Amino acid sequence: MTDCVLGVDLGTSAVKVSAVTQAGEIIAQEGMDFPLNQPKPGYAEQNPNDWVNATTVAIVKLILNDSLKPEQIKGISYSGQMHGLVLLDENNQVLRPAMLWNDTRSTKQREEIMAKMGDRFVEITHNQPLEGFTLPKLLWVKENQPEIFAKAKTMLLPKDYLRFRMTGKLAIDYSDATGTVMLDVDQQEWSQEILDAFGIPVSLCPPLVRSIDNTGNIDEWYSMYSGLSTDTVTFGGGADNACGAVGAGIDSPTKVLSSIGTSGVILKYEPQKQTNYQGVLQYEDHAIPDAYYSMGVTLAAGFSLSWFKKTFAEKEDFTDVVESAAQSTVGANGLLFAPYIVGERAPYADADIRGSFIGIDGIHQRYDFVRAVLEGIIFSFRDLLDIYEKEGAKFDTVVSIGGGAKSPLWQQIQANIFNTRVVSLQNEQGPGLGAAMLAAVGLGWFQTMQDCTKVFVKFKDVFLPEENEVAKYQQLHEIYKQIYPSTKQISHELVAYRRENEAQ
Ligand SMILES: Nc1ncnc2c1ncn2[C@@H]1O[C@H](COP(=O)(O)OP(=O)(O)O)[C@@H](O)[C@H]1O
Ligand SMILES: O=C(CO)[C@@H](O)[C@H](O)COP(=O)(O)O
Repeated sequence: MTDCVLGVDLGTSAVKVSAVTQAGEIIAQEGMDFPLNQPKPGYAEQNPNDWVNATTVAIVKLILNDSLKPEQIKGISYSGQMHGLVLLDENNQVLRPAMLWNDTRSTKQREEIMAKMGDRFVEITHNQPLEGFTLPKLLWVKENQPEIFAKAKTMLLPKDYLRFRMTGKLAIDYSDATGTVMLDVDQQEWSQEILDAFGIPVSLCPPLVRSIDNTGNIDEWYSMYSGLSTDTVTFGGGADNACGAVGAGIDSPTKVLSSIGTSGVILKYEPQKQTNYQGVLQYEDHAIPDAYYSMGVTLAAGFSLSWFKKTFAEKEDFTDVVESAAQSTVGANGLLFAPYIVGERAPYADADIRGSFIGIDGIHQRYDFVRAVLEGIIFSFRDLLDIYEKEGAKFDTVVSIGGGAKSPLWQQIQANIFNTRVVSLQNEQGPGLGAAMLAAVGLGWFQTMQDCTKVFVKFKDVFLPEENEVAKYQQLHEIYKQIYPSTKQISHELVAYRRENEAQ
């Protein structure tokens, strides 16, 4: 019986739990989906109990279907979808559905934060207070649901709620804490200045821990519920993008992470605390102690593809739909897609922009639309890489992770649009592997994250840029860049129309 750790990847579409040995071998993996609720334009919510139930089903399957012995599981750590607001009352009961990272209802609160604190806010947090982040959501609840805010005694992020239900202990790690935009990045503590400015009691904020810190054993209740042993230790864990970067071996500024999950992320390792992109890109504490990372986020990356499939090819196999894009051409026979279907975060921080297909022609087949979706998502990533390159960054390798990395065609498209070599992991589960690595280091199996990376991170395929395609994509990207300014006004008017009509 080999010892192992569990890496829990709490994503937006599903939870995936990976069991990994000290040799870095993934011996079993289970997962379960849960729903995303979008009751109004801009709203995105989940029920925190769905996360707990789905994770428990995955763990029970590991024990029953994959014959993992509870005594084998020495440690557990977590990778979590970022920024989501979970509010608990004095009895630690959930007060309302969690408001997620892609919930953009808090534009008013975002503007109020900037009006009150302006540049000082960016100086403290290294970020703009975008709708997706936790503080604007908290202020939305304060303003629109004052009775709930009055009852709130604790604020948690998604993975921290899950860990709380497994251990009975409250904690948040630094990488998720920066994503609340309530952390003072220089001081590495909750910013009293920000909390005072917006009337948030510090008691709402959970204790800060490092990602590799011990956060308590599985408690009696969760042991009974899941079959896990109370000897199993949990560790702080991290934001999913921090864990994805750990699991993908992004440990130097020349490697860049490209993650296609529900969201899309272009992420760079930042060794310096002082770096500040003034909120144009996000700046976060890493899950690696004393390191940082920056990133640009496309709100609807995998989500755009899933939306397309659900709407136009519901009954078909996901891989078949994606690979049908090979029947189309570079540039999808003159069809472009902009993936702004739930608004956008970077490079355009605009909650009311919406997506578009441009250039629809009577000759277009469904496979052209699929191709346009795949390419449009990567053009939006190209916009993010352009920001880094303008700042002087030079990348030699893109590591591709997330559900989108299941498709070799999509990775080749990335290599051609980025004009950089793209490598994939042996298992596309970067965040889950990163979470497992945090548990492995926390348990003392390795002295440092770097030691663990050498054993755990294994690359698989390499995709090299193809000269002809690169040139065509450069031309197409220039056309793509015109979509945002050309469609902004129309999109805003349509969103306003929808809001007015849905309010009636
Ligand atoms: N076979 C596939 N090929 C390409 N992309 C896929 C495939 N299957 C799923 N996806 C994409 O992966 C996304 C989910 O990725 P994942 O990393 O699991 O997301 P999350 O962590 O947000 O739950 C989906 O939105 C979907 O677009
Ligand atoms: O908001 C962000 C990062 O700032 C998102 O990247 C979320 O962290 C969700 O991640 P996925 O579910 O797409 O992995």
